[in-house]
Amino acid sequence: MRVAHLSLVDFRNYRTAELELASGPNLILGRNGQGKTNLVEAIGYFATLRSHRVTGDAPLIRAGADAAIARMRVAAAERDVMLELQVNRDRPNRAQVNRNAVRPREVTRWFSAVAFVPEDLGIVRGEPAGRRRFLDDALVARHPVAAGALADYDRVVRQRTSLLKSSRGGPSAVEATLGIWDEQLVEYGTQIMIARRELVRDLTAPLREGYRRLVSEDHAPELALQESVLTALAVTDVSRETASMDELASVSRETLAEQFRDALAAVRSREMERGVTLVGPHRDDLLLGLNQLPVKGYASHGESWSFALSLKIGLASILRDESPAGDPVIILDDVFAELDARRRESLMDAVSDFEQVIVTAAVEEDVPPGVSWRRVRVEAGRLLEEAA
Ligand SMILES: Nc1ncnc2c1ncn2[C@@H]1O[C@H](COP(=O)(O)OP(=O)(O)OP(=O)(O)O)[C@@H](O)[C@H]1O
Repeated sequence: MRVAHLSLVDFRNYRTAELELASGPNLILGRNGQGKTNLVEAIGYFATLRSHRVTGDAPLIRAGADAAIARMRVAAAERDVMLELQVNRDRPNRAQVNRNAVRPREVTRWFSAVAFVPEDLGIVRGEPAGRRRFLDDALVARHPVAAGALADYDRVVRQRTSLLKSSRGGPSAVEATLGIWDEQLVEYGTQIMIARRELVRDLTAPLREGYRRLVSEDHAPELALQESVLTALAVTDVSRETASMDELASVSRETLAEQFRDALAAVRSREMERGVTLVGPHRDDLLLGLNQLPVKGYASHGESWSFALSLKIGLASILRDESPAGDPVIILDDVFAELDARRRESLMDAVSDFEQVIVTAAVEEDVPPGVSWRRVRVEAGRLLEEAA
């Protein structure tokens, strides 16, 4: 698929903007702070309903305005679809697909993108929350209905945790209510764990292929899940050593739900003491390995970058193979500046056969040579087209 046209009203530093994009490579150029990232942030928002830079939507609305509007014409598998999102300061956001009002979440079913951003290094080097976010964005890109289970799970964790907090310090009548939350936690949590296990299983081969293309060497990148449910049952060591991702992904929903319930029972008294929900996908981590060592704390800066980029290349290739709507749109936001010349060329080479690639850069010297770009220049929230 590709973005054919993007219109913005009061989005970030754009009062209005009209941007035509072409199939193939598009280059958005401009000095620092002119609005390049803001443009691709708007495009990425249609895929995930969130910004990769901020939590919450308020910063997306131009200072002084009440609402930001982004409209996008997407050309996918022989037909166009018109998407619209309105981000409101004081009211719930609104959305349209082909001019019919829908729930905002619906929009993500019609658009798929994989964004490579400087913050991706944090997936590899940062806290577990960043890796969970990577996994969960990937789940939604793969199966848009997963957004429902993730939102429901989040809500249940918050409500269950506040119940635990209110009961802290002693046994009380909350036990019965807790049972109801436990069942919902298990229901949604199991769905998420299974979807993550399948994702990690399916991502490993394309990750390796992406890494090999980037660095021309086989450092055997590896993925595994560290799951709090298994840790609480103290079966981690056994399962880690013996269960492959294939085996974990083939565990039935009923078996996993049973393990989840057992784990909750095992940590019940600690949860009551501490007022925290201690097991479930919100406490899990994605473990990354390279050359048989953990990436975190061992891999070099360059290797960490290559790992992060390969995760995204791997995801893009899964989405391409699975989606009837065609390739995801590839966004490279200011990443070439972080890479040496060889890696820049290998990265461009790895994504160049996707239907549409959108690159932002402050200076043209940062982008690999020999690409026939469609060029757009950004100056202080205004777009100027440039001859090729
Ligand atoms: N809600 C907002 N209202 C008005 N201006 C905003 C808003 N959010 C961000 N800006 C402005 O947008 C500009 C940043 O744009 P953006 O992040 O797209 O820059 P960029 O061109 O990608 O720069 P760099 O090359 O430094 O990454 C800043 O000047 C910032 O003040």
